[in-house]
Amino acid sequence: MKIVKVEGLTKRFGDIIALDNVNLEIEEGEIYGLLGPNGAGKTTAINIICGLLNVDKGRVYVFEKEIRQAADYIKRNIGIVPQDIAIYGDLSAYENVRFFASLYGLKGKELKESVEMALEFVGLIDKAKEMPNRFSGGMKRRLNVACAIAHKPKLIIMDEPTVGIDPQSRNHILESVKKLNKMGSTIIYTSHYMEEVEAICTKISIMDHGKIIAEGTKEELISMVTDTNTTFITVGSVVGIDEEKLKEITGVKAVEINENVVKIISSRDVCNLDKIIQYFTSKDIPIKNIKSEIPDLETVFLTLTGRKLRD
Ligand SMILES: Nc1ncnc2c1ncn2[C@@H]1O[C@H](COP(=O)(O)OP(=O)(O)OP(=O)(O)O)[C@@H](O)[C@H]1O
Repeated sequence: MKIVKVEGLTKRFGDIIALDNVNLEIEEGEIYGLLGPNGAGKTTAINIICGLLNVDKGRVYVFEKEIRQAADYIKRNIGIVPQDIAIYGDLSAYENVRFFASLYGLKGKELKESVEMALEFVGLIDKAKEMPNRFSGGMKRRLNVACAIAHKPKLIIMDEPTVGIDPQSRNHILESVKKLNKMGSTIIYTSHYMEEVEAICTKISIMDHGKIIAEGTKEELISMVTDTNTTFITVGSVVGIDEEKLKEITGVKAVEINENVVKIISSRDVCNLDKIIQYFTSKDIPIKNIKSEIPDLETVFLTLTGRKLRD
């Protein structure tokens, strides 16, 4: 079953085209990653899928139903973990989850059991009676997850759920995503952290400027750019290195400088290492180390757009 199908989706905010003719399909059982830099259109896409924003142009089907025709059914079967934490600081953790679960129609014994299960799941059952305004950022996030899953949704949408939290809570959330998926939920996970998306997602769309620029499994995406080699050149000082001049060397596709390491992406079929080394020696820049690496999703993004995923 296709849990989500999006066809020719376009969304504008005034002059800004937030989504530009987006097409995507999400199969049941996937952990589907939407990876892209800030402003790529990820939140807009999921807000439309959740029925929180109207479509300008195109068609969106969730659970094989057109979103405008089955809005209530769709909303009842989706759990949303929004980018901005949405919990009540002056209700206890238990009361927060109970409030959200009751909005989905849970009552009585089922409600109580579901709330406890959700708090247990995110590791906050011991804090059930405490007020979240005293929680750390990571605990608040985990409570936010509990609020989204107590009604056992078929589709869980998480919008950058690990931004600004401690590593322990981050790992907890990533493990929760995998467990929820094993328990039967399809997940949409947006992030600009490629490490997270690489680690948990079964399928990934890379978004940029409102468009999906590539889609596939991690391996498929990487194979799109395996015609490139990445070389890391560590130098004593990067002063005087001209990225544009390096890009003029035959085969060089992109150059990125990070502290004293120059990362150069080149076409695989071109032997240009001698010319690259020559560039550094001609500038009297001593090379301390040279290393090559297999491409990752950051490299895929850089190769496709010429820019970094994160600024
Ligand atoms: N309500 C709005 N009014 C005007 N512009 C908007 C609105 N919502 C989003 N945009 C714009 O649409 C574009 C896509 O934004 P969106 O929030 O979907 O991106 P994103 O990939 O989720 O980024 P982030 O990681 O920063 O949340 C951006 O240029 C943003 O400024």
